[in-house]
Amino acid sequence: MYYLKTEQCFDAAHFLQGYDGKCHNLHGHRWRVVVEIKADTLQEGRQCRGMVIDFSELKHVLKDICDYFDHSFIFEKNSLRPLTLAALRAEDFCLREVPFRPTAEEFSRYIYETIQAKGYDLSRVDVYETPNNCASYGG
Ligand SMILES: Nc1nc2c(c(=O)[nH]1)N=C([C@H](O)[C@H](O)COP(=O)(O)OP(=O)(O)OP(=O)(O)O)CN2
Ligand SMILES: [Zn+2]
Repeated sequence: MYYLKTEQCFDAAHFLQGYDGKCHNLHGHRWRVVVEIKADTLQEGRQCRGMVIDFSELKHVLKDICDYFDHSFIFEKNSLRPLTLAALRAEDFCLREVPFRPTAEEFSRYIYETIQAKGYDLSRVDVYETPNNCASYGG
């Protein structure tokens, strides 16, 4: 089996609703995302001969996802009061609503499923919230 890895980072703010501790507060991270795909054969042909896929292609798939969240405020659906949300929107901040609690675990599954839906055979996605804390999702 062959394995290919690529990584990207994004900076964003979030908070964990209902969390009893400092992560209840609005705070930021530099999220580091490592994606690994697998294949049991390599491509034939000309451009991609001897490759699982071109690193450049995989890089762009992940970069598109990370760019969407970069320099945004990521919040869980229904976790902000309507007035708060309206005020943030009025400031024209980059807001990204997600249908899950924005933990490293949920992001690893979300990114896995988003890339899988594009037809890639993933083995795992690692999401680092800090250099020391990482959550992974695997098939
Ligand atoms: N299993 C998980 N636990 C926690 C998550 C998570 O996504 N999955 N997230 C958080 C908070 O987002 C928090 O920001 C994480 O950082 P923190 O606990 O502050 O970790 P540090 O290593 O930076 O701790 P320091 O004490 O500040 O050094 C909480 N838990
Ligand atoms: Zn956090």
